[in-house]
Amino acid sequence: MKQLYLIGFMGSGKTTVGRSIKEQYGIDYIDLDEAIEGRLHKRIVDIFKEEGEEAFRTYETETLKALKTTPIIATGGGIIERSENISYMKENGIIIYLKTSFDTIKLRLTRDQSRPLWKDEKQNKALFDKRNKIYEYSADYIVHCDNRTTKEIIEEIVSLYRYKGILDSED
Ligand SMILES: Nc1ncnc2c1ncn2[C@@H]1O[C@H](COP(=O)(O)OP(=O)(O)OP(=O)(O)O)[C@@H](O)[C@H]1O
Ligand SMILES: O=C(O)C1=C[C@@H](O)[C@@H](O)[C@H](O)C1
Ligand SMILES: [Mg+2]
Repeated sequence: MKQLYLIGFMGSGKTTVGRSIKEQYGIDYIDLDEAIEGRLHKRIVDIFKEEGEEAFRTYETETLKALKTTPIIATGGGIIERSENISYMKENGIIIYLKTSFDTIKLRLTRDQSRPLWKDEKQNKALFDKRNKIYEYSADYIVHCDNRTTKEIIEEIVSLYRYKGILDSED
């Protein structure tokens, strides 16, 4: 069975979309950030604070590889920071990029304290521009998310899922 990986910048809606697909269609989903927090019994902000980003990235790769059976995985925004994660997701499933503009992300994450890499405007924009290219190169499909409701977005993903028979395929 192939898995479906949702990728995209912080605030693009990966968690929201994964959770809604599960609620609306009963397709199982797991959030990688939540899985890491559950495994370590520690919040992501605290992992960054106490152990640093590199340690977090190692936990992220290990946890990604441990999730072998869940059909839909909402990844963290930085999953593409390690090329081995991209290769792994490509081998094991289909990658969907939830493409959302910087302006939309900014509106959503104003005053957000839970994302250690969401910092000042200049750093946020530089990180967004760098990663946007990597998300695009890595994705099998791009779903445009600006000015669209979660319902519209999940309908597109689920019809793709059904049309392609993605998750039933053995190859
Ligand atoms: N289509 C949408 N329209 C409006 N708001 C949305 C939409 N999708 C997500 N949001 C809002 O944007 C915020 C960030 O969404 P979410 O936490 O799902 O992002 P994420 O991609 O999982 O981020 P991260 O990479 O940091 O985990 C939330 O407040 C959520 O309610
Ligand atoms: O964009 C990132 O690098 C991150 C996004 C979040 O999902 C978390 O995985 C963490 O805050 C790092
Ligand atoms: Mg998330």
